[in-house]
Amino acid sequence: MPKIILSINAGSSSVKVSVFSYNSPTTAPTQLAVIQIAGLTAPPATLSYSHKDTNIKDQQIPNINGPEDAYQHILNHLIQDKSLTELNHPDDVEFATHRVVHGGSYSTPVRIDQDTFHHLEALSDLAPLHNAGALAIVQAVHKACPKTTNIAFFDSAFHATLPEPVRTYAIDPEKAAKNGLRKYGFHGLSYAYITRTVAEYLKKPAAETNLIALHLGSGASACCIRGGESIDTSMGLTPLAGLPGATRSGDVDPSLIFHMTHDAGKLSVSSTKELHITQAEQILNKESGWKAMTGTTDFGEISKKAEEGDERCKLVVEMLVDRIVGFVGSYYVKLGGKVDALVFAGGIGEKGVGLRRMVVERVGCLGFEIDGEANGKPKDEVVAEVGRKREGGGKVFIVKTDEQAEMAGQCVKESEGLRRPKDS
Ligand SMILES: Nc1ncnc2c1ncn2[C@@H]1O[C@H](COP(=O)(O)OP(=O)(O)O)[C@@H](O)[C@H]1O
Ligand SMILES: CC(=O)OP(=O)(O)O
Ligand SMILES: [Mg+2]
Repeated sequence: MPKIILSINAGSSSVKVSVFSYNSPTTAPTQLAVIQIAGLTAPPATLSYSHKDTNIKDQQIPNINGPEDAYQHILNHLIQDKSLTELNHPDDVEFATHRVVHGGSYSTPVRIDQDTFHHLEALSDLAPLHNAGALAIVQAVHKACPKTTNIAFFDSAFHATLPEPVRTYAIDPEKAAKNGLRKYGFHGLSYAYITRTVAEYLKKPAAETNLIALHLGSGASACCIRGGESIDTSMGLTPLAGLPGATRSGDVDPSLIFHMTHDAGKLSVSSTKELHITQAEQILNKESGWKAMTGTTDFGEISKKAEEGDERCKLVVEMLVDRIVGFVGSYYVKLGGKVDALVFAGGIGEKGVGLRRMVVERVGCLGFEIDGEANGKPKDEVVAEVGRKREGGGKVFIVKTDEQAEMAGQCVKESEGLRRPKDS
């Protein structure tokens, strides 16, 4: 009997769930269905679903309040689809894999039991706005089916290879060590998927592949990959650092917040008994970024308005391009100019035709060149080439990154070790 994996990805603006079946640890899992609720930060939320001949795209669903609610809606939808015969009841799920953004010092996936759950809850103080949604979903899965094995996959794990000078902040080393204050980096499941698929496409071992990868979604980051390993990334202690995002400021002078509010350290209204969110965190994570500058978190809409001449939207697009180009330049130097490819991924990376063109034109001096035709209508493949090869220059790719597939693949490979002990 094939076993079912529910691969759950709670992002900052969406919950994406893929259903996989698998037979043995040595065969790749088969994707049966993909479902997502997007637009959690720009209501009404929208549902997309694909299974066999059913294809629902951006169907509006009112009254979805946060990630846990979105997950419940998704689970009901999957169970009610009678043509998805492999999944009729929550009990049918053998493994639920959960993307947990902050894994602290965890560098491998962990099976979630009471102990690890509490450890993950404690870590939520480092990333209060990110881990909470995923942990609420873990609890919902456990409640619906205590027999399912829940596994946490960490977005920070791919960056366990960051060299010490890169991950160290210039602060009191003892306080840094005591409180775990260092660069962790995120979007690691996506970067692992990108590294593997691009290396396969280039027919090179991952250990010989050098990339500058950009994961541009509601949260956006850049990653410098040398020999298949992360040697730098733009996010830091939390996903706030680096590039600006839908509601995040990205890098600002740390003292800026004290000029915005006199209550930076006070708890914000979004705090709960378990979750402590300061005004500073609330403002910089939730009340900044495109949303603060244009009133919408939808970068597609911002790009369209920018092209129509809206000055504020033009500024947002040019600002993002400016920050991305800064990271590409820095990472090009860190790779000694030996770059196989510049990779665009995430919702904006995949769909932002104009943004890709602007970025690649600005880094043309490093040997990258956009192919206007391929960029405007990229091939519908996991890795699509959108650059023109220049002598000595790197390629330009779009990768349809898939964090759920990355988790399911790793889950199957390690399934024996991750399964719950028989007596628990
Ligand atoms: N046509 C488009 N051009 C540029 N960006 C787009 C377009 N359509 C959607 N997007 C953006 O993609 C982002 C969502 O990306 P995604 O990676 O799915 O998000 P999440 O961070 O929730 O995983 C949203 O900010 C959305 O505005
Ligand atoms: C780490 C992070 O920012 O994730 P997302 O882009 O899904 O919000
Ligand atoms: Mg995402």
